[in-house]
Parts: sequence; C-alpha cells; structure tokens
Amino acid sequence: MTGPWASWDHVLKVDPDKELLDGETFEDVAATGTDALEIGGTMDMTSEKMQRVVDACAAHDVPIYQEPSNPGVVIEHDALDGYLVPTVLNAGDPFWITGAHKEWARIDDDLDWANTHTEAYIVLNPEASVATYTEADCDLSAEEVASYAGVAERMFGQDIVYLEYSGTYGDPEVVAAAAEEVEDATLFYGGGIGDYESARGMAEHADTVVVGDLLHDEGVDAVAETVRGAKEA
Ligand SMILES: CC(C)=CCC/C(C)=C/CC/C(C)=C/CC/C(C)=C/COP(=O)(O)OP(=O)(O)O
Ligand SMILES: O=P(O)(O)OC[C@@H](O)CO
Ligand SMILES: [Mg+2]
Repeated sequence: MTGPWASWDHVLKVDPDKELLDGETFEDVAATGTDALEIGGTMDMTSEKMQRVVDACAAHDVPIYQEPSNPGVVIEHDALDGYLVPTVLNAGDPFWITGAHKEWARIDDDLDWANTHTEAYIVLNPEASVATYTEADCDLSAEEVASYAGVAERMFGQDIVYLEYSGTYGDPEVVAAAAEEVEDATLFYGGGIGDYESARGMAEHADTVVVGDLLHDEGVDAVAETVRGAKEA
C-alpha cells in the first residue's frame, strides 16, 4: 500500500477556523509550491467552514485532502482528492484511536472507503489543543516514539506515521529516531516550522514536513520559504 504522499516533501495545513492574511488568496496559497493541502484543525470546526475553504481551493492546481477532526465535519466535494483521517496512537481515550472511526462507519452509509486513508498520529506537544482533546500521553522518550512508529508500520500496516508537535518545534533527535525505525511508511513531521532553516532541519529526518499556523500568522511568502527548505533537504 502506498499513495501520492510518498512523493510529498511539503504539506500545507489550512485551518478553516483561521483567516488568510489580508490581501492573500488561495491562488497565492497554491503558488507556494506545496505538494498538497490538508484542510483541518482541532478547535471550532464545522462542515460549513470546511466547505468554504475547499470551495476556495478547488480552482487551483494542488491536491486537496480533508483532515477531519470528528465524523461530523466530513464533507463531500468534487475537488477533494481524498480524506486523511487521524488515528492517535498515544491518545488517552480510545475514542480517538478507533471509536470515532467506528461511529463514522456507522452513520455514513456512503463512506468513500477508496479515497480514505489513515495517518498514525503520535501527539507530542502537551500544550496543543490536539493533546488536550485526545488526552494524549506526550511524556515519551525518543525510543518510545520510535517504537510507536514501528508498531504503526509493522503491526497496524499504517502508511503514514505523523509526529505531531503542533504549535512548537519538536526534538530533531526524536524525529531522527522515528525515521530510523520506519522503513516503507512515509514519516510526516508537523509543528512550529517558521522558515527555511526550520523546515530544512526537520526534512533532514522526516519524509514530509507539514506547515500550519505560519500561513495564517505570517502568510504565503513565509510558507514558500519552508517549501524551499523542505525540498532542498
Ligand atoms: C473518524 C473521523 C472522521 C475523525 C476522527 C479523527 C481523529 C481521531 C481526530 C483526533 C486528532 C485530531 C483532532 C486531528 C486534527 C488535526 C490536527 C492535529 C490539527 C492541529 O490541531 P491544533 O493545532 O492542536 O489545533 P488548533 O490549531 O485548532 O488550535
Ligand atoms: O501549526 P504548526 O505548528 O505549523 O503545526 C502543523 C501541523 O502539524 C498541525 O497539525
Ligand atoms: Mg494549530
């Protein structure tokens, strides 16, 4: 099993609960050179907000994936290339490992299985809303994180392993340890990437770097620098 993410160096995560900078458009977003857009966030998500962002991105030539934070925000849209659905391996509440997924399968009679893929998250910043939301155990050594990554790939057949430091720049040694453990899965790193150097630093270890808040806080030119950093690593 593999997918288009195997060739992605950079993913831009657009939070539908946040605005673009004044004067910037989704045409500018697509022009950053990112390999794919992931549409999602943890807090205050609704299907209406999701719909608005996918509508706005639809005209531009970049793959678009929805990353739903709960079954209630999943939308159908012709412009979507698919769904990247988190499963949080170190969640304290099993609802975020398999429970939400079971509920989704129960309520959606027309679930688009063929275009639905999972991301095996390991949540590592205890301050992030995603950590609170999922009651994640973030107190993990590099060895433990690497072991989770190995379990994700080899026992659970996960094709994407996602080290999630949302809001803060992570520990490169932890990312390196996970990278060493994973063979075929694509290793995503996300959190605190703000410029060329920080993108390049994590891209030395991870296969794909994910940039989020920078788009909403600093804008498309800053994001384009991170694309360069990710691609030159
Ligand atoms: C089964 C379905 C359809 C959904 C469940 C999917 C799961 C398990 C979600 C739990 C993890 C989660 C909330 C992922 C959303 C993506 C994410 C981590 C966004 C970044 O969040 P933060 O940066 O912490 O939050 P804000 O930026 O919204 O504050
Ligand atoms: O917002 P930042 O800190 O860039 O994090 C990116 C992404 O991993 C969030 O899910
Ligand atoms: Mg965020």
